[in-house]
Amino acid sequence: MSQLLPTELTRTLDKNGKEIKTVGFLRFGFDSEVPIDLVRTLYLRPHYIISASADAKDETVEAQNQSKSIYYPDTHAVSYTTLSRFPPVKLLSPSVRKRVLVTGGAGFVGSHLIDRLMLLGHEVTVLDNFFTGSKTTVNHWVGHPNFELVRHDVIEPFMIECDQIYHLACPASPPHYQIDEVKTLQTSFMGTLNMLELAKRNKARFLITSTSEVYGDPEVHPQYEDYWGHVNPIGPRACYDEGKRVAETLTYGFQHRDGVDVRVARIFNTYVNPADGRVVSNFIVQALRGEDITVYGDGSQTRSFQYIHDLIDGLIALMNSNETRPVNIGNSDEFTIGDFAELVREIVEKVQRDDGVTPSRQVEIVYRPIPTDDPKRRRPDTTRAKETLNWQPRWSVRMGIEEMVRYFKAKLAEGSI
Ligand SMILES: O=c1ccn([C@@H]2O[C@H](COP(=O)(O)OP(=O)(O)O[C@H]3OC[C@@H](O)[C@H](O)[C@H]3O)[C@@H](O)[C@H]2O)c(=O)[nH]1
Repeated sequence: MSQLLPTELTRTLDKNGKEIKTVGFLRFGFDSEVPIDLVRTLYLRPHYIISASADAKDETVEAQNQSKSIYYPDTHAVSYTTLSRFPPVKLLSPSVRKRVLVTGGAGFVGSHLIDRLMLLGHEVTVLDNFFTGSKTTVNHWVGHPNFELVRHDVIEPFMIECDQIYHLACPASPPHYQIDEVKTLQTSFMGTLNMLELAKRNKARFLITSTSEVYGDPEVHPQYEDYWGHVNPIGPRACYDEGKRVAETLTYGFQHRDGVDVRVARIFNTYVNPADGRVVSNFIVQALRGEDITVYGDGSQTRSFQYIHDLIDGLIALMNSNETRPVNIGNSDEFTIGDFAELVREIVEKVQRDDGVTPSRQVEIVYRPIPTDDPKRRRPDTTRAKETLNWQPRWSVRMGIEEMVRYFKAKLAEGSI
């Protein structure tokens, strides 16, 4: 288990070398700023809290807010303790407090959004069928009077009173969305239809998380929002790409026909904590285990990776802005996958050195066949987000990856990956 104390983990510099102390912003007439350390205590629990509180002489305030699940390596068992105290949330007046529905709220992006909405003092309902999401991502809020968790599949209608809907529900990792192409399409179409009907009925503002995959294997670089894309409609990625494209069409159909107040976020590659078969977690876990890093194809394809906090800032900014056109939310630092593999290997070696670990062998980079229709280049043009939301990513890829390497290291030690 890592010996790092929170203070050592929290010194994070932004792209301009300035220390990041908060996430969120003061914009659109409201304050969404939250201390980054408080957010971290919610999603970096295994190493950030348990090892920290075990090592520290005095319990930190953050540690007191946390459940203290204890892992017993000998019996491979976990004992769960419920929270003694919830993290403090803002006290908003009823006129400012929103009733927010988040579909897919127990997933990777969803759970980070929940943490932020809860800390900001809103009433939050999570809908999730737990196909790729997990209760463990939000269980630190269960029991809080502002929070509700509902097991529900969005392909069935759902009724609730609400002011804003963040519609995230859909598997997003290629190995997950390809498990059942028909179900992925049903989720995209029926799920979006049901949530738009709900938005219409409530006169709620509706935000859908679309994807850079609507641009397919793009022939235009970088991708700007007015580019129509280059998608194979019958390929192995089509269920997701076409599903999201039709979900966008449906969203604008409700705007035109029924006047629903809509927002469309096109999310580019994002990373933080799930081990979900996507490239960031695959490479980190492989390097930490001392296994070879598997690059698909020759590694010349490119991606641009953003850190989760930047994405959540972008989603909250978009929801509260007047921008109804699609908006790319992504980081424009573009890497070839080959270079990215080198970077991950280098950061893992650095972290191992910092922790005094001598790896048993040098990790090699090996090459595997490229998946069909794998996009060759991807980088967002974020001009629109900058101009209309005053939003730009703050986190550098290196900073985010280093934080993740430490997190995954603790998860591996704990036996939960
Ligand atoms: O182990 C691996 C995994 C992936 N890769 C490669 O790394 C690149 C990125 O792959 P990922 O599976 O992480 O993600 P993709 O870019 O293909 O699409 C994904 O990310 C963007 C999201 O908006 C989409 O939801 C999702 O489909 C691809 O070129 C892939 O072939 C490897 O080289 N090795």
